Order: sequence, then structure tokens, then C-alpha cells
Amino acid sequence: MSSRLDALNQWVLDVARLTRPDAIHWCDGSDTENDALIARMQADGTLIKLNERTHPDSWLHRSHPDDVARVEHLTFVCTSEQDDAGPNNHWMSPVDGHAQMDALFDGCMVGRTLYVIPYCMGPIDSPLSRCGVEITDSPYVVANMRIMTRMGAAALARIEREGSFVKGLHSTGELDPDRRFIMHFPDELTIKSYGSGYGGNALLGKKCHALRIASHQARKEGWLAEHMLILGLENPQGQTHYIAAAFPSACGKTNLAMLIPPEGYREAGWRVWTIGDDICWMRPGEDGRLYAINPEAGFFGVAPGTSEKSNPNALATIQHDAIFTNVGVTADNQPWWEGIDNGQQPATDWRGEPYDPAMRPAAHPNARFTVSAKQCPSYSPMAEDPQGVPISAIVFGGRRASLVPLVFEARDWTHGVLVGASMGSETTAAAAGQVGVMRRDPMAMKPFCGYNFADYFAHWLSFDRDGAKLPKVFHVNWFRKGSDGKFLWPGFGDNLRVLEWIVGRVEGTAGAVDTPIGLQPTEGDINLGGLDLGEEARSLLFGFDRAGWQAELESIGSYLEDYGPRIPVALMEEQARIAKSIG
Ligand SMILES: Nc1nc2c(ncn2[C@@H]2O[C@H](COP(=O)(O)OP(=O)(O)OP(=O)(O)O)[C@@H](O)[C@H]2O)c(=O)[nH]1
Ligand SMILES: O=C([O-])CC(=O)C(=O)O
Ligand SMILES: [Mn+2]
Repeated sequence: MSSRLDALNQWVLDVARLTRPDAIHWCDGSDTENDALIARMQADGTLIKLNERTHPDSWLHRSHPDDVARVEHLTFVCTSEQDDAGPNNHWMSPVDGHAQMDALFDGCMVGRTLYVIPYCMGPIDSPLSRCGVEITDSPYVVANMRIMTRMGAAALARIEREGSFVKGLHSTGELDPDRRFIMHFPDELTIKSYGSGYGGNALLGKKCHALRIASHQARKEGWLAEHMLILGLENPQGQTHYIAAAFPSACGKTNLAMLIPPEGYREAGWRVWTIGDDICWMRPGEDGRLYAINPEAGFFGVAPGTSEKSNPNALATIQHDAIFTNVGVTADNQPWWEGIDNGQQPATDWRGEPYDPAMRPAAHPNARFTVSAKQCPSYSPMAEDPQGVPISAIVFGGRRASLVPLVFEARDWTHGVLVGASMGSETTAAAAGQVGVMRRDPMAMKPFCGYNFADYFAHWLSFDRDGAKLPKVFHVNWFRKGSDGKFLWPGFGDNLRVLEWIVGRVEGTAGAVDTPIGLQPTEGDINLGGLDLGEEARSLLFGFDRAGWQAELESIGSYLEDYGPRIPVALMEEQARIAKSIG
């Protein structure tokens, strides 16, 4: 092979010497290869065939019951200086990190096959894309990476051309939670992950490469790697605005990215086009606007709650050639989860036991589907454009049962960065640990920023420079609850009403009132026609709670201060300005 692949070949040999696999397989991404892997996994029980008539070429995978979500407490960023990883990351020195991981990898592939997966994050011919190679001993990881990335021969050819790539080493090990770590070495563009087969821990192109390592590269090279969906909103005049939105894990990105407009809007000609549902890489173009690509090629989406009513596009996408992880099944082997709402009943739960609602839900709350984006009816042809799409609005949002109104607009970029930096959200089942606890999750990147958040905020602020035509910044909250504990906003398709207002603000046609936290719509500024919103809903979704925000700004101030002297002065000044204007 040519000399530009020498580094890759040498690394594969070094890893093989350490892990001692029985065989080495270089993945080409072909159908034949995939068929053989699937057949092997079906034979050993890793994959269970689903109903071929209702779900052609689709599979169920039951993970180890202790391996169902990301493990933030076992995820490390290894920089030489601890301060460079920041208080937002667990840290280990690169020397200690490598020593600890290499001890785990020693001999771990005896009796297994080592797979080499060359992949490209982003369209193969895009200057914004980046390549990586994942080495793994898991055929399940190979099958998922094939859906989630541009994997195989074309990626290898690009790696050969460029000579550089991100190195990811993965082994499922023994799936022992006490022998499980996900470590990142940003200065070496290297990832080492051991002991888990779960998506965010094991599909290294996703969170490990496209967010933690890429955020570090992006800072050096002047772009942004973000935990954001990208959608195109087409209006009845046929114009499309592209919107990027950051919501924490399991807080609605997939749903918003695939939104189907509610009655009335559909007929009028409104349409949402899906570019991506989880990750967004963007950089300033020559015209000063931010241009974005989705580095992924598939969706690794939350199954529970997905129904014909909540997300018909997702449901259509997963009708065939999908891998379902930790869902329940019906008596005739159709996938089933809580909230699927299709009139069927589960027979077997995600652990493979007879379904007993007193015992456990049929699907794990973080059960997922893996499916190619090309199968999505709303997938935008622009998602394959090597130049990316120009972003008109950036939207931040979280799960906030109280205080935070339905939507508001930041005054300017600096204010927008503060709004992102002070995001809060209640935790979900996407990560191991307690669910429903409010925590700060700046830009939805708490688990994913590969460096010190203080430096990250400074990087965001730095985009406001001469010639920049930056998107407007907004904050939304679909999850405000009323005194009865129920969501006040219908959400899902009706979120289009909020997107319409956002685009109206971008175009200068929608109204708003000035409040200390930003520009808020009055009830009259958003089309609420046909919705059944009570008195309480209207006042909480559109109101401004002065005392509550006073306390919130104080809490934001002390949160930011915890980052110490590295926190940008401009951000603290912005916090002080808003705190003062609340009075
Ligand atoms: N009440 C309400 N729930 C929503 C809304 N949108 C999404 N959800 C629920 O939020 C959960 C997760 O939504 P997703 O769209 O899969 O979340 P995500 O942000 O893509 O998650 P990750 O893949 O973990 O990054 C599902 O149970 C949805 O039903 C909404 O507008 N209102
Ligand atoms: O990381 C994963 O496995 C899934 C995901 O998108 C998230 O948790 O945000
Ligand atoms: Mn995510």
C-alpha cells in the first residue's frame, strides 16, 4: 500500500500486537460484508430477526442490562494540563490514561476478530468533513457505524489523500461496569473506549470524535462542533431558512428535526426538511454567514415516545433496514415501546423476559433505533451538499418544568452566548444516573465539550467579528409544566408555530416585547389558532417571572464564576447587565 497509509497500517499492527485478535478484517462497507456480519450476529444471538413482513431486514439487539446508556462518570479528557480539560470534564494525564487503557486492552481480543473501520464524518467530498478510523472487536459496532457514518472504501481513499485521521480504539471487553472507561486524547486525535457496547460509548465517530475531539479541533481551526440538529424550514413562498438547535440528550432534537407541520400549515405549504438530528459542524463562509453540515449519515434515535402521532417521519424511516436496541417485541416479533401507540401489545421486554408492567417497562427508556438518514421522507437533498447550509437561527433549549417561557430571543450574539452558556435541563435516561435532576448543560454540550468550558465560551464569543453575519439566537422550552404536573405546550408538530415566529424575527416581520431576559412574543405574536391553551398555560408560556429570574441570574452568575479567571469578562458583564435590568 502507498506510504500515506503507513501510519494507519503501523497503528493497526501495534493495536493487534497489544490486543492479540484471532483475525484482522478491514471493512470496505459493502453489502456482502454487511450480510456476512449480520448472519454471524444472527447465529450467535447478538441480533434477533424482527418480523420480516412488517419490518424487512430489521434486527433487535439486547444489550447487557448494565450497558444501556452513556457513562459520563467514566468518560475522561486527557490533556497534559488539567485546566485545559476544565471543570466540565473528568481528567487524567495522558500518560496515566494510556497506561490504564492499555492494561485493559492487553490481550482483550484473543478469540475475537479485530475490525478496522475507516469512516468519514460528513459528505465524502466536503471540505468541512473529517475522517477517522475505528478499531473494534464488536460486529454490532461495525453494523451501526456503517449506518451512522460514510464507512469503507471511499473514506479510506480520502484518508490516503489527506494522511491524517482520528484514531479510535474500542473493545467491548467483558462489559464489566468496573472495567469500563471512555478516554479522549485530543492532542493526539486519539480515543480509547473499553467495556461498553452502547452507542455513545462505542460508536466512536459520534460523541467521541464528532463532538469531543472535533470541538477541540474546531477551536484551533476556527469552527464549531455542536450537539445540534439542523433543519430547513420552507415557507409557503418556497423560501427555506436553516435552523440549528441544541437541546440536551433526549430533549427533542430528533423530533424537531423531523417535524410535520400541523393542520392548516401543511395545506398552506409549510415544510420541514431534515439535515441532521444530533450533531452540527459549522464554520463562517466567505459571505460571513455560518455554514453547517451534519457529520452523520444516520440517526441513533430514542425509540420510546416515537409514534405515528408524535413523529410520523421517524416511524416511516424505521420501517425497514433498522437496528433496534433494547426495545420490547410483540408476540409476532414486531418492535414495541412505550408510547408507540399503535394498538399492539408487547409480549417480551427488552431483557428478553415475558412482559410484566409491574416488573419493568417493555422498552428500556433509552432504547434506540439505528437507521440510515436516506430512509427519512423529510431528508433534505441539501444534507449532501459539500458546502453545507447557511444558518439563519440558532436555538437553545432544555427541559424546564418551571420559570422558562416558551420562547425568547437574545438581544445580540454576546447575549446569545450567555443564553447558551446558562442553559439548564432536567437529566434524562440517555446517561446513566438519576433522571429529572436540573443541571446546567451549556449549549447541550456538558457531556461532549472536549475542553474547558470557559475557553469554549470565549471561542463562541470570538465569532462576533468584522464582516460576520451571525444567526439570531433564541431559547425555547417545550417542557414547562402546569400546577397539575402536565406539559402546558402541546409540542411536537405544534412547535412549528414557534419556528414560524423565529423565522419571522429573522425576517423582521414578527413582533416581540422587550423584557430583561430578551425579546418575548406576546400571545398575539404567535399563531395559537386551533390550540386549546388555558389561562394558566398562556400566562406561564408567555409571561416573565421577575422574582424567579432574579434568583436564576444569581445562580447563573455563581455557576460561571466557578470557572475562575478563564471565564470571559464579556460573559460576566452580560450576566451583570441582565441581573441589573431585572432589578
Ligand atoms: N412534551 C414534549 N416531549 C417531546 C417533544 N419533543 C420530543 N419530546 C420527547 O423527548 C424524548 C426524546 O426526544 P428526541 O427527539 O429523541 O431527543 P434528542 O434530543 O434527539 O436526543 P439524543 O438522541 O439523546 O441526543 C422523547 O420521549 C420525545 O417524545 C415536545 O415537543 N414536547
Ligand atoms: O450518545 C448517545 O448514545 C445518544 C445521544 O445522542 C445522546 O446521548 O446525546
Ligand atoms: Mn445526542
